[in-house]
Amino acid sequence: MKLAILGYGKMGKTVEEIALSRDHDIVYISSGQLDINELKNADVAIDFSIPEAAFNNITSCLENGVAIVSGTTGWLDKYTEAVDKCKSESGRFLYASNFSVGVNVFFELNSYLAKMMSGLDEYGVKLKEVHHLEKKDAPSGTAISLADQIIKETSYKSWNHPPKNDETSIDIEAEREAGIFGYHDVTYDSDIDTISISHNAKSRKGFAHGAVVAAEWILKQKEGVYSMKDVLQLNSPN
Ligand SMILES: NC(=O)C1=CN([C@@H]2O[C@H](COP(=O)(O)OP(=O)(O)OC[C@H]3O[C@@H](n4cnc5c(N)ncnc54)[C@H](OP(=O)(O)O)[C@@H]3O)[C@@H](O)[C@H]2O)C=CC1
Ligand SMILES: O=C(O)C1=N[C@H](C(=O)O)C[C@H](O)C1
Repeated sequence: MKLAILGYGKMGKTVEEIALSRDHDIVYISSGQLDINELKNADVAIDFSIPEAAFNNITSCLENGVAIVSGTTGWLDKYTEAVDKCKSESGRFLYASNFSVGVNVFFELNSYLAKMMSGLDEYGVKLKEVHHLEKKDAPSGTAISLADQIIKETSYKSWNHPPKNDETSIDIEAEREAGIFGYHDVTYDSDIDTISISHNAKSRKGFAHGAVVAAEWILKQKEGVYSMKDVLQLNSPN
């Protein structure tokens, strides 16, 4: 495939490595203002940029017939607008807060566990994420996805960051520590016991590999808005 890489930082460079190892042509790399004529050479773009640039990168791709796979976090207040744009342009768009297979399995587990815990009022739930010191947004996109899944399955109505210790919402704690690629845990706690599930990334390769697989996959699809759940088709209990 002819690939554009939007955002050439830690993730953009890892995507480049994986895409080349799978024999793709990288036709455009941008780390700032887009050159639309260059962008148009691509079939699909993968965006790992910054929250302030993600929405414009997505809409520019959709307006120019380039399928877009976005992994940038921290811009989701405009997600619905991006979906509408995809529909009006008859484009192809996929966003994932986390592209790794492991975290997508973890998402399924989280949803299943939340369903089981719903109604067990003696337990309270909280989330924790830990990332490297350069991460710009907090809480992580993955932690927000985990909280949204729990909200869908239980009586919790919202999440808080920083934590507020308010019984009706889910506290999300975010720590920044050198060398951590991405750690997430979900903990249910009662006076009697504690139940925890966690995921720890050992490198950025899983994220980049998942994004390249998603880009290969979306090129085979018709117009639409997709997620990693569509790509991976896991054998889920949910
Ligand atoms: N969904 C997932 O699986 C994952 C998502 N992420 C997310 O991806 C994003 C990038 O992460 P990471 O690579 O670690 O961050 P980096 O800071 O290493 O890279 C971001 C890059 O974007 C560039 N940039 C700045 N402005 C623009 C613009 N207008 N258009 C395109 N690029 C621009 C920056 O350039 P400069 O340095 O010159 O400013 C930089 O090279 C974050 O939001 C992060 O949370 C990260 C890992 C996995
Ligand atoms: O910035 C990162 O590094 C990561 N960001 C994503 C997020 O915000 O969830 C995914 C992963 O945890 C790494």
